[in-house]
Amino acid sequence: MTPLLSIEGLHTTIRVPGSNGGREHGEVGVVDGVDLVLDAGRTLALVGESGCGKSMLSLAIMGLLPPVARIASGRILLDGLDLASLPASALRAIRGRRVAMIFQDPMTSLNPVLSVGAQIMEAIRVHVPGLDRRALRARAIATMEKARIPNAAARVDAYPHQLSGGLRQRVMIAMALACGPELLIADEPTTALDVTVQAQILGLLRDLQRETGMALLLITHDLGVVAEMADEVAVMYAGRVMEQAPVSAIFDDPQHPYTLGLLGCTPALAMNAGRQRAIAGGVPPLASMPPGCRFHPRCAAALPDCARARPMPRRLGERHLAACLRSPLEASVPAARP
Ligand SMILES: Nc1ncnc2c1ncn2[C@@H]1O[C@H](COP(=O)(O)OP(=O)(O)OP(=O)(O)O)[C@@H](O)[C@H]1O
Repeated sequence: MTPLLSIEGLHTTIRVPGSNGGREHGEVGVVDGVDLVLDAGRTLALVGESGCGKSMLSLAIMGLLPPVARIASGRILLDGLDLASLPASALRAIRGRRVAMIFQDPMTSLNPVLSVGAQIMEAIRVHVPGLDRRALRARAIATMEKARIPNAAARVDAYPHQLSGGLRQRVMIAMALACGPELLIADEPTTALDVTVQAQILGLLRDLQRETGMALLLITHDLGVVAEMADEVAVMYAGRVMEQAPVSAIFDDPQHPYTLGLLGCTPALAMNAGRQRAIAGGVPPLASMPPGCRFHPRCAAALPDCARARPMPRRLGERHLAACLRSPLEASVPAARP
């Protein structure tokens, strides 16, 4: 079966000012040779520390990279169609209709001076031309009901600031789902919400996924959310995928010291496993990535060879890959430098 989304050897770069006062520009890599697959109807969680390139990867899929960034090489295949090579006009037609995205903070994505109904109607109008105002409004209300917004017929005329954070995120979800996308990218969709609302939004996403059959690419730093939502997990570090596996393997049989380190930083998970410790140090700056495995300076299991060549992904199970010279890991392997 062809995966719905297949990312092959994706490299993205950003332009940075040169050393001579910024007149000459250079480029540094952000996403550095990423391969990922996501099947229709499934959920792939993308995890990793801040600055690992998770958002850059998702913006590349959407064709929404900031002006300083570009796709340097690689393919982003949606059902075989390479989004990375499409002109902007063709991408605009796919965005919203086949692939949609929701962000952490709906307030920055919603227009504060337009009613939420007007914004949902606009999302529908772009992709379904020919509907009159009445039909658009009815469809907007139906979409809000689908996103379980209580009293949608009245709330369609509300402005974003009149709604709670949870309802605003439901409006974003309604807009994203207005045209029935096959793939929804959710970038930290619940980070800004309090815990009970978080659970409701995650429950809503799961229900909608069951109803519509859409695939979900879920970006999060919260391994609790991963455990609840994901079928598969890709662990990113410094622009590269360190490990990709079914969710059960990530939690029960992690095969990359960085994954072990992340699990160790999550108190509930670490206590179960008898290990709790932060990973010392931070993600290296883009312009000075270490050679070899980018995690090796922080890795307590590193071998001399880890600083020499980039470790290629090794297959450890049918769907389990880890890019580490030490994998399969012996039980005694420490995760990160204390
Ligand atoms: N518009 C931009 N201009 C310059 N650098 C950027 C821009 N956007 C992202 N970057 C850089 O690209 C790298 C990857 O950032 P990205 O936002 O993709 O990481 P992330 O893993 O999504 O982190 P977070 O969890 O904090 O969102 C970071 O070093 C970041 O500083």
